[in-house]
Amino acid sequence: MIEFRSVSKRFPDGTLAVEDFSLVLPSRKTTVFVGSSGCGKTTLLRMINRMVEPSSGNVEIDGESVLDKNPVALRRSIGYVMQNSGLMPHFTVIDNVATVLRLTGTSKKDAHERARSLLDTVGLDRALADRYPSQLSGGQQQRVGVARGLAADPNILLMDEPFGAVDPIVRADLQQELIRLQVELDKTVVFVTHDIDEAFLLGDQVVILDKGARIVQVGSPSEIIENPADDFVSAFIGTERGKRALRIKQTSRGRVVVDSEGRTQGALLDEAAPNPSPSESVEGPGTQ
Ligand SMILES: Nc1ncnc2c1ncn2[C@@H]1O[C@H](COP(=O)(O)OP(=O)(O)OP(=O)(O)O)[C@@H](O)[C@H]1O
Repeated sequence: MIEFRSVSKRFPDGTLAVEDFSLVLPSRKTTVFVGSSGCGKTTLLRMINRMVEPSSGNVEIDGESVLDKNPVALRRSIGYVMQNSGLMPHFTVIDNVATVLRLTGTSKKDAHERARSLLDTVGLDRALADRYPSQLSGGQQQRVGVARGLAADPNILLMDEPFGAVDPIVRADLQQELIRLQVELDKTVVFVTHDIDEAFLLGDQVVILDKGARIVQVGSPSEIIENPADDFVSAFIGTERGKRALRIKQTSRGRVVVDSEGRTQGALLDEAAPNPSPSESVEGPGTQ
C-alpha cells in the first residue's frame, strides 16, 4: 500500500503544486488521479518514486518512508510509464526494455530473454525487437513503454497519461490491454489522466482533483457516478449529458435505455430475468 501523509510540494519558483495531500492507495488495485491540466497529478505521481521530493509531509510504501530509501534504487524498483513512451531513440526495442535489468546486474542474455517474453506480455510481435522506436507506430511505442515499465517486475507501476498521445481506437485497445494485464499481473497501479472516461474504465479507486491536488472526491467509479460530491463533480463526470445521462424509453417491445442524444444504449431487463445480477440489469455500451 502507498500512503501520502500530509504531502505538500512547492517548487522553487513559488508554485504550490500540491497542498496537504493525504490518501491511501490500496495494494494490487488501480488508483487513478484525474483532473484538469496543472492540478498536480504528475507531481503526486513523481513523489512516489522521488523524481520529485516533497517540501513537507511524507510518502510511505508498505509503512516505510520513501525518503529513507536510496532514490536510484527506489526508482529502479518502481515501474514508470510516461506519455510518448519516453523510449531512448538510439536503442532498439529489446535494449529499451532490457536496460533496467542490465542496470541491476542481469546478464545481457537473461535480460534479453526476459525482454522478449515481456514483448509477448504486452502483445507485441517479437519480430519488432530489433527495430528502433521511430520505426514503430505510436501504439506500439506505448506497448514497449509498458514492457519497459514491467521489466524489473515491480510491485508498483506508475503510469503518467500513457495513452494520451495515441488515436482513440488504439487508445481503447491499450486500455483493454491494461485491464487484461492487471488481472494477470496484479500490480499496484497509479494512473494519471485528464480523461474521466478513462479513469472510470481503469480505476478501482478514482481520485478527482482540483488545483493544488485538492481532493474533490475519492471513490469507486460506481460510488462517484451514483453520488457525485458536488456540482463540480457532476459537471466534470457529465451526469447531465452524453452517455452517462441515461433515460428509460418505452418501446412497443419493452423498455430501453437512451442517452441524452436519444441514442439507444441497451435494453432494460426485467429484474426477474435469469441472467444478470440486479446491478447489471442495464446492458449495453456506456454503462457502469
Ligand atoms: N518543475 C516545476 N517548477 C515549477 N512549477 C512546476 C514544476 N512542475 C510542475 N509545476 C507546476 O505545478 C503545477 C502542477 O503541475 P503538474 O505537472 O503536477 O500538473 P498535472 O495535473 O500533471 O498537469 P498536466 O495534466 O498538464 O500534466 C502546475 O501549476 C505546474 O505548472
